[in-house]
Amino acid sequence: MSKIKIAIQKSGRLNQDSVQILKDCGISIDNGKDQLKAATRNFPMEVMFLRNGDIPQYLRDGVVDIAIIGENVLVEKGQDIAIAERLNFSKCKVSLAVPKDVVYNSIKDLDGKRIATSYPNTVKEYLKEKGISADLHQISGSVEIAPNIGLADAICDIVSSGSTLFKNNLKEVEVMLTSEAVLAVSPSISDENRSILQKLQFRIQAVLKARASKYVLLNAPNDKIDRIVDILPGMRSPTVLPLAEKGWSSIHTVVEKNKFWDILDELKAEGAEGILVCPIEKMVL
Ligand SMILES: Nc1ncnc2c1ncn2[C@@H]1O[C@H](COP(=O)(O)OP(=O)(O)OP(=O)(O)O)[C@@H](O)[C@H]1O
Ligand SMILES: O=P(O)(O)OC[C@H]1O[C@H](OP(=O)(O)OP(=O)(O)O)[C@H](O)[C@@H]1O
Ligand SMILES: [Mg+2]
Repeated sequence: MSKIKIAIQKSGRLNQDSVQILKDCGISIDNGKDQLKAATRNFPMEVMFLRNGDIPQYLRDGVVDIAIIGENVLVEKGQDIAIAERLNFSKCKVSLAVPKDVVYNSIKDLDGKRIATSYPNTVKEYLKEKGISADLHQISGSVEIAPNIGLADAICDIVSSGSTLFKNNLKEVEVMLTSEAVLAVSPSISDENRSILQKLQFRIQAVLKARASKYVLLNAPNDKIDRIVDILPGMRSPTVLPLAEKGWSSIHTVVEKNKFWDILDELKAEGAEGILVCPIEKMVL
């Protein structure tokens, strides 16, 4: 039987979350220390641990069928590679920044300037669209130091919390793209492995939906059920069950995780009591 080959980052920011999402999909990796290739249990899959930046080429060459990779890396060197799923972790921006004390009005201020970056294609493309020409210096890390050591007037790098920019006395002036981890697919994946991919995608979708939702249980007086059901943005219709105490019911439903706090006060104001919020492991609609 065929096995799908997946690349995940060997070490770095994507590694742990990539292993975790596979685990949540019921796929555990038989990984000895420093192994670069590993088998999995419970799923026809083989895992390769690679550098994130090398993954687009492995996908293009068909050495691996699929990969978990930062979308920003695909924009930089994998425009020909398709995205099957967005994975909702490792969210970041790729931005241009200049020293804090430099006056910046528009992208025109970068015309003829030196820009240091690990993402030369992304910057080139962005500047071309805006009709700006700049002198690019490609460096592979610690990009934010470049203006301080006189190597460049501006930088382009990943920004998440903004603390690296802050520590290096820089300010973000243009957001070129937003990125998250994605599941990318080789253009030469076989039909057999594409059907394994579909099974994996089905599991990933169930995991991502569950991560974004909470199961809410609460007690309410019967005369308040209609009001409370109106407040609850459920999957379909909430479950209403009678409590042993006369005149009271228990209401169960699924709520989007980030909406729960917004509706809590309304629920309490309508007389809801004993509110429980529980994690959901998998969700298939
Ligand atoms: N500060 C951050 N916050 C959120 N996501 C980030 C951050 N920095 C990087 N990422 C995302 O994680 C990916 C991997 O980043 P990381 O720094 O671990 O690897 P790398 O050094 O770029 O790659 P390689 O595996 O090739 O050495 C990036 O491509 C980006 O998508
Ligand atoms: O806005 P922030 O939250 O500060 O994150 C941004 C920083 O994170 C990444 O570096 P990383 O820590 O991955 O180090 P690296 O340069 O060794 O990859 C990126 O290259 C930025 O420098
Ligand atoms: Mg990094």
